[in-house]
Amino acid sequence: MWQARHVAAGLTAHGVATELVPLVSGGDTDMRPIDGSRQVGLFTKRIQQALVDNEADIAVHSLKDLPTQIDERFSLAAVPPREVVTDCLVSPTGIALADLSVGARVGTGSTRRMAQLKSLRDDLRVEPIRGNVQTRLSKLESGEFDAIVLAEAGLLRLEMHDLPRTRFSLEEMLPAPGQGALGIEVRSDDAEAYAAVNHLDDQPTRWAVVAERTVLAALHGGCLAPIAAYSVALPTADSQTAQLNLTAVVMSTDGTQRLEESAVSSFEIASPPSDAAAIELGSAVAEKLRAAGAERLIQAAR
Ligand SMILES: NCc1[nH]cc(CCC(=O)O)c1CC(=O)O
Repeated sequence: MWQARHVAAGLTAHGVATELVPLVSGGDTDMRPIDGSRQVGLFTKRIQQALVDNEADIAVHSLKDLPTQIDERFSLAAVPPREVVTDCLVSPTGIALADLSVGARVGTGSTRRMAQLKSLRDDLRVEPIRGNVQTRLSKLESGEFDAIVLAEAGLLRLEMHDLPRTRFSLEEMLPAPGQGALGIEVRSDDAEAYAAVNHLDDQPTRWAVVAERTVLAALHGGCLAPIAAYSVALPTADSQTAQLNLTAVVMSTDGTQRLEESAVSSFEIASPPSDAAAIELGSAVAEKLRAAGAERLIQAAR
């Protein structure tokens, strides 16, 4: 709801009238253990269905939750400027990971987070946790867990500024592809809706998330693989060229094996801007990871 209101406010500021269509997704309600066959698009399908049914014209997603497989019925019309990308450790006192007691229980359903937690502290008991942010926080409060890992972006959006927590560095915990970014979709045949939201697009954010998502797609990672990726577009002195940095990590779920590859791309900014260089960069890093044995780790995580 916060995300939809945020986008609506951006549209209102540009003279586009909006009406909110509140929806409940499977991600809000499904508390069963994570299962990749059932749960691809768990947070996003219901919202896309509203586009198909003409219940809504604009779909607002967390980009991290949006499957990388292209659905021709929808177009990604805008990726607004990105929020903080990092994960954080939330606990009653907000202590850092190193200060958790030996054998502490840490909640996360993400193999990416589990693997990185285990590689930092192999004594921890990392256990699954499901549901939206509020549900997860209630499980922390009830004492089921000593700490949980959440994206800082989600907490900032929910205005939980006072919630005790410590942010991980990018070295400790590389985020998921697309984390901290929103993705705004419209029906592919709806040029009017596309034009109404396209001005919310932030080109540097789009390049970064396209590069990250290309790694995930190229490795056929899906939402359950222990794959992390972070890309950022750095400003260059002239405005004709851009520089895009990308780092991606594939791990074994127990955290004992870790593959990391990076690459940089400097490219001329086409007019209109193109995603080609970001896709090329993502493909190159995925290829390096594949050559290093990433597919074996991804298979083993299934
Ligand atoms: N899978 C749920 C989800 N999807 C997006 C976010 C956080 C916000 C974001 O990454 O943009 C979260 C919660 C979390 O990971 O803590």
